[in-house]
Amino acid sequence: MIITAKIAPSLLAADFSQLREQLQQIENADYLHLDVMDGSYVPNMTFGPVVIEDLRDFSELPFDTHLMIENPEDFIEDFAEAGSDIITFHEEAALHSHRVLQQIKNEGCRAGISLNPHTPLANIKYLMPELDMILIMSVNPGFGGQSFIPVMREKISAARDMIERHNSSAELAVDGGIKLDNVDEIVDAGADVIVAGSAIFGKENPAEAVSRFKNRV
Ligand SMILES: O=C(CO)[C@@H](O)[C@H](O)COP(=O)(O)O
Ligand SMILES: [Fe+2]
Repeated sequence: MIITAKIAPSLLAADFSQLREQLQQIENADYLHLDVMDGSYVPNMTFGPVVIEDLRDFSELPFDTHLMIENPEDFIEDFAEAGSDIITFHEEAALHSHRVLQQIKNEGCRAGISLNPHTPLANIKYLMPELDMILIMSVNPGFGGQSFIPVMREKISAARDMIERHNSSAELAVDGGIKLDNVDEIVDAGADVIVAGSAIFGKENPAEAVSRFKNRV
């Protein structure tokens, strides 16, 4: 039996001159993953709340906003008001992660935290009761099209055990370097949500890529 996972195409790999059309091509996905980069926390820049707000009118999918920015606490309200459903920030970028999670929930959004490849899971142990999503980075954040770091399989399994141990309802999302040829092992290790950019928007037919990910064929 195939264990199913939610599919969250990352807009980073889309054609930015045709965002509206690109959104229509992934209506069969589960979330739209929006990578926000500030050129400081990560060595790349993308877009901010203004773009997300404009896209909101053209997609029914839940917006899964992945903040790769310094001082995330200063921007939670902006990204919530722009139409995010889930807001995830990096544990390494926040001074007071517990407070930021509460800020996100107070805005009526689901709260997620992301960990870079080297960051131990122990860093979020005492945040577990607050978490709706744990986003394991399986590449170093900042760019699409990188290769999955193999040792992250072990981290995904450990995160799944942690979720079960805490009786948590948090979704376990994995982000970076996921393709059709490695998605099975990532889902088998315990991922609930698969984020994929180049393997979806990099394809000629993104809708077909989403359904191939869903059926894992
Ligand atoms: O957050 C990030 C990168 O920092 C990701 O969401 C990437 O956009 C995933 O792209 P692929 O590795 O699937 O091409
Ligand atoms: Fe991401």
